[in-house]
Amino acid sequence: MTSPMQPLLELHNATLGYPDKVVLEHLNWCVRRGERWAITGPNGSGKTTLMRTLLGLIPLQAGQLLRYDREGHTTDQLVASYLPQINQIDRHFPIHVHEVIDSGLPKGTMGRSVRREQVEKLAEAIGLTHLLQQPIGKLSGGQLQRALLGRALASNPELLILDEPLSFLDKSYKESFESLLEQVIRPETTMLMVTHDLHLAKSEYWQTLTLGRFE
Ligand SMILES: Nc1ncnc2c1ncn2[C@@H]1O[C@H](COP(=O)(O)OP(=O)(O)OP(=O)(O)O)[C@@H](O)[C@H]1O
Repeated sequence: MTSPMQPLLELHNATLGYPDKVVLEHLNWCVRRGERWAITGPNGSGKTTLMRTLLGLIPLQAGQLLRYDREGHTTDQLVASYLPQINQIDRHFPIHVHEVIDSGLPKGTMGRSVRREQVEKLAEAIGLTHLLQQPIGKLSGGQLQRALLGRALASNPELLILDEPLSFLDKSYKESFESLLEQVIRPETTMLMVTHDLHLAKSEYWQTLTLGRFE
């Protein structure tokens, strides 16, 4: 049985970085299932390096990274999804909202009609049913981000990493962002959000990990 207090990730006395550069040292951190963490810190403090390390994209330089499955056993595999910054997306790419969401579904495990049903369910949850046939070039920033959130949620991830989700979005969208997450993210899904928005990071919804020092 999954308890929300079970650990998902643990770093013990970890050194993170690259062969030619140490970025973070002596890092101890435990992330439990269902927690919501905001990762803040000035430019170059290691936020992206930390996320890439947790995703297994770059190796630890020293120390230990433990990942746990739902039974509490250590594992190499986590079902993780990544919500990119919207400015990283090529808006001219000829793809429609339904294809964006579909691209997050596990490959080759479902028939076409089941996939379509899943896409429609996700689109409804994120409020994009009316835009399913729209090319992404015609979406507003907030709508594009919702489509990307739909894709990120399609694999039913245990861990969702949000990369500066509020950059490039206007104030009214920022205000509705947490309530959108509240509606569509299952309570047991763990979220890590990289942000420069200290106001957001300090809201009650998030626990905060601050890297480096703000001047
Ligand atoms: N591939 C790499 N090889 C060597 N050093 C790198 C590499 N990628 C990043 N760095 C360095 O590691 C440090 C941390 O970078 P990182 O991108 O993790 O910071 P960040 O907190 O995400 O920054 P920002 O807020 O600007 O996005 C920086 O000094 C950066 O120059």
